[in-house]
Amino acid sequence: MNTFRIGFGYDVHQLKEGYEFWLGGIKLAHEKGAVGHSDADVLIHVICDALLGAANMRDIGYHFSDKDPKYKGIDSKILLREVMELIRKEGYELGNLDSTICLQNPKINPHIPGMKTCLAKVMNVAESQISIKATTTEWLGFVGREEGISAYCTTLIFKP
Ligand SMILES: Nc1ccn([C@@H]2O[C@H](COP(=O)(O)O)[C@@H](O)[C@H]2O)c(=O)n1
Ligand SMILES: C[C@@]1(CO)OP(=O)(O)OP(=O)(O)OC[C@H]1O
Repeated sequence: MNTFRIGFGYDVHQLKEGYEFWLGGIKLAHEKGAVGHSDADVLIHVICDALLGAANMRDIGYHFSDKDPKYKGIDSKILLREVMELIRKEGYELGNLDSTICLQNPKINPHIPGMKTCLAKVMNVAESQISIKATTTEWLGFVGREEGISAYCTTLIFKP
């Protein structure tokens, strides 16, 4: 019988002026950007966490410490590629992933096709395996005040 496993990821990054805004592997034009040790791509980080969680392989910070200067400003696509290698070494393939980005501004719907194309290439999967959704929080909380961005992701992985 095939082994199917599910995973879940959650992450938050501050939004501040003077920082680049990387999301889903692409750079968005916005007056604020995401703050982190890496490029702070919150969507990629939750995908990594959901994949690692599904494989019972800890989390992104365990593999790529935010205290390690090696990862300062790193492109999160490099981390995602490594996470795919880690789970594939254990014999897993991605079934599908479903994600939600919580962001008051800007609207990201127009950018979702570009994110899917980019992530599918990095992960070496089909775009149809990747779902990206977005919601505001109706001006409530840290997302609503535009102080931060959060994201959630679930994954299904399996051994073919
Ligand atoms: N940053 C965002 C947030 C939302 N969207 C899209 O708008 C729809 C309505 O948002 P609500 O928070 O009012 O539910 C949502 O379903 C998304 O399609 C977006 O593109 N970017
Ligand atoms: C990606 C890493 C490593 O550079 O740093 P951050 O960009 O701070 O991201 P976070 O999701 O807070 O923690 C994971 C870290 O391993």
